[in-house]
Amino acid sequence: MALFSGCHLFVLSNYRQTNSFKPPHSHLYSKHLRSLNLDFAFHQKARNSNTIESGNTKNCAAPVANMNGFQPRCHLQYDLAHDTVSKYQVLHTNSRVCNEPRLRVAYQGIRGAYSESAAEKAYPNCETIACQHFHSTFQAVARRVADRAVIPIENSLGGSIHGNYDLLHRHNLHIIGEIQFAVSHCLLANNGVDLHDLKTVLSHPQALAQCEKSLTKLGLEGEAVANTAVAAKKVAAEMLRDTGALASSSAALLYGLNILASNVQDDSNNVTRFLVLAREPLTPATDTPFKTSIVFTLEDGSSALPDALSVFIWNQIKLLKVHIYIHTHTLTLLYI
Ligand SMILES: O=C(O)C(=O)C[C@]1(C(=O)O)C=C[C@@H](O)C=C1
Repeated sequence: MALFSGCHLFVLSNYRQTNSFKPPHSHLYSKHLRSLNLDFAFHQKARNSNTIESGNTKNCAAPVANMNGFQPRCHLQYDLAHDTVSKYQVLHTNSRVCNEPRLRVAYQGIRGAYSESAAEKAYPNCETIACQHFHSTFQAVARRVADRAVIPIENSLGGSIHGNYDLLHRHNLHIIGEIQFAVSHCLLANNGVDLHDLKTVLSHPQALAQCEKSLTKLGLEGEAVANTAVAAKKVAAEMLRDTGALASSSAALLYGLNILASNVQDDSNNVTRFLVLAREPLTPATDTPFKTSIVFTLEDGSSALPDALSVFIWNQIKLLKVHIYIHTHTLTLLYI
């Protein structure tokens, strides 16, 4: 463990492993740097479960590697990233009349966004809470307006969603689960508009990236807006005739648009991995596979990175993803 003594370690958290994302990526993140007793519980048995939370908080795992006694020079650097945005904006809730209090799940966007569908996949009976920005979803949970936030973290075509890595670092929430969501984009337009009428297509930057080749083939210019559902709503509300939207079929239905083409993403296997965030952490159980995420900085020196990574290798801890995030020109964060 001595090899870690040259780094600043921030974060530890656990959630149950799902096994359907290809290539397998994993991170798990919590702002709570607890005691630095890092009990890694990696069970190799893959399970075909999409369940995102484990209720089992007893029975803590026998650690594969126990880092007790490991004393890195630890700085709670997330203080430097103190959240300055004081007001979150809740745009919409889908609350229905119901006696039971339902779990409130914050997502970025408006109704018809993929993030809303991901939230509903995670918690089928939840009350979804639409937030304008990703940071607003974190704040909604922190301020108890919502119980959970569901945020996209990476896509099989578009890669990592860097801004959300940064938000994980800035906010004091725990990752308690993940879900894989198959994203199938449609090209939407108003009634009476054909493909050859279109010049521009509005969508979320990730969605535009996922359909880049298809849009080039169709000779269409992409234009970024905050969300795929925002794109559909704008095309409909402004009755645009030379502009379409890349969004889901449910957005087409919600905003009264026609589907000119389906499955327009560049690869039919287009999967976005969403993280589920909560105020409280989840304790790993012994009988299920769990992922753990750590974020840390390294001291200068060419061997710092291989030295840190070798700790995992020596302890036979499977690394599913290493994400290097340049926070500022003097601070690089490693998410494992
Ligand atoms: O725009 C949406 O509908 C979203 O939910 C956002 C988002 C993203 O940020 O990646 C989610 C899933 C898809 O990968 C495309 C866009």
